[in-house]
Amino acid sequence: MAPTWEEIRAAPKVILHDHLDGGLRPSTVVDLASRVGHELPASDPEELGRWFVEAADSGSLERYLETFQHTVAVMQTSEALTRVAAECAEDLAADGVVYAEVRYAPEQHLDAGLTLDEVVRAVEAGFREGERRAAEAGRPIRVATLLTAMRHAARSREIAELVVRYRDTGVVGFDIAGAEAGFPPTRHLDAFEYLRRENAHFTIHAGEAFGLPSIWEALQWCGADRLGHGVRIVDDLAASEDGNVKLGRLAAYVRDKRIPLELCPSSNVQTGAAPSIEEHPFGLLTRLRYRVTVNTDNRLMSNTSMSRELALLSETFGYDLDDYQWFAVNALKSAFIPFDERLALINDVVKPGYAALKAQRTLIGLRPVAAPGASSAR
Ligand SMILES: O=c1[nH]cnc2c1ncn2[C@@H]1O[C@H](CO)[C@@H](O)[C@H]1O
Ligand SMILES: [Zn+2]
Repeated sequence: MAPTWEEIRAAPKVILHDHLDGGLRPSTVVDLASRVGHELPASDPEELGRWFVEAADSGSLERYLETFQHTVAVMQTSEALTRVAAECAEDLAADGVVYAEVRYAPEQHLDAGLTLDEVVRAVEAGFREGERRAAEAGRPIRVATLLTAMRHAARSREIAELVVRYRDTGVVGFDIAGAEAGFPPTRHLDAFEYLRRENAHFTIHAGEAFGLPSIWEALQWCGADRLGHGVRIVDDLAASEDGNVKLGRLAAYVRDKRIPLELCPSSNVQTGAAPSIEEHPFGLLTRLRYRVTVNTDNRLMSNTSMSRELALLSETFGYDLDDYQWFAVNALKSAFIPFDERLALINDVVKPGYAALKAQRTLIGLRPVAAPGASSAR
């Protein structure tokens, strides 16, 4: 049964991969740009929103990433960072996201003289404010932070230390992002080794614009807990003669170890990592029971939301509420907050939320509910 848009919006959703500087409201970009005198490609918010999507729709990660110059440029003061973070939490909560890990690269917000610590504090203040407003609006959310280091730069060790410094005040993990080809994860081995010694968590953007070697390095050299995208693990899958899918060694490792894949369907189509939603490996990876999660990556550049990504996946692969619940539970199992807090979100928020939605269906008698036990194997 295809969920209605209202059901999708109401469903408790969990997101692990969302960039703060890729999720601004177009109106906020316009407003902040006028204050700092930054010239934008369009001054009308609607037109600017369209510009971001069209410019990002480039078929290349490098060109997609160029659009971030216009968001990063307006995120250079504490006030701007706090505002953007608060609005991010509010927007995710309004869309029914109950837990989010949001990432950004502190080193990109130093142009007007802020220190790395000031950047982190400004963003954390914004997330707390956004959480407060969301709770007040009756849509509680918890937002945790991942600090990203840019893979072409050389500040990853410093950013890793920042993660450890703020691990008790909102920051839960580390990531590297930016152009993948030519910038392998092992370039930042020092940062990853440091984090492992500190018992800290990290994910790595890998297997998006570059294939298996990037995923292999991220896991086997660097020790990543999760893969940002990781979608090109399908390069290690082959159809065998009996019609089944044969897993290569790396693909088997990823599935056996339950390595979480932070899949971002719309973003992948824009950067050329997948030809279309229909041909996106999401369907195959889900069928093969990888630890798949649904994510937005950059809501502004893809004009998307968690609800829209789920709606697209339902249209394409026929997913229903049980599948959404599985994606949400997968994401919480893979989250970087402590185990007891993950469990509490699963048992007290996600499961009751889906149970209520399904009960509503029976109540209004519109549609049958899947037979009991149909999804219990998950
Ligand atoms: O999908 C992606 N792949 C690689 N890098 C990305 C992606 N989305 C955003 N960023 C990069 O991460 C920085 C910090 O948030 C952004 O400024 C952008 O350059
Ligand atoms: Zn990303």
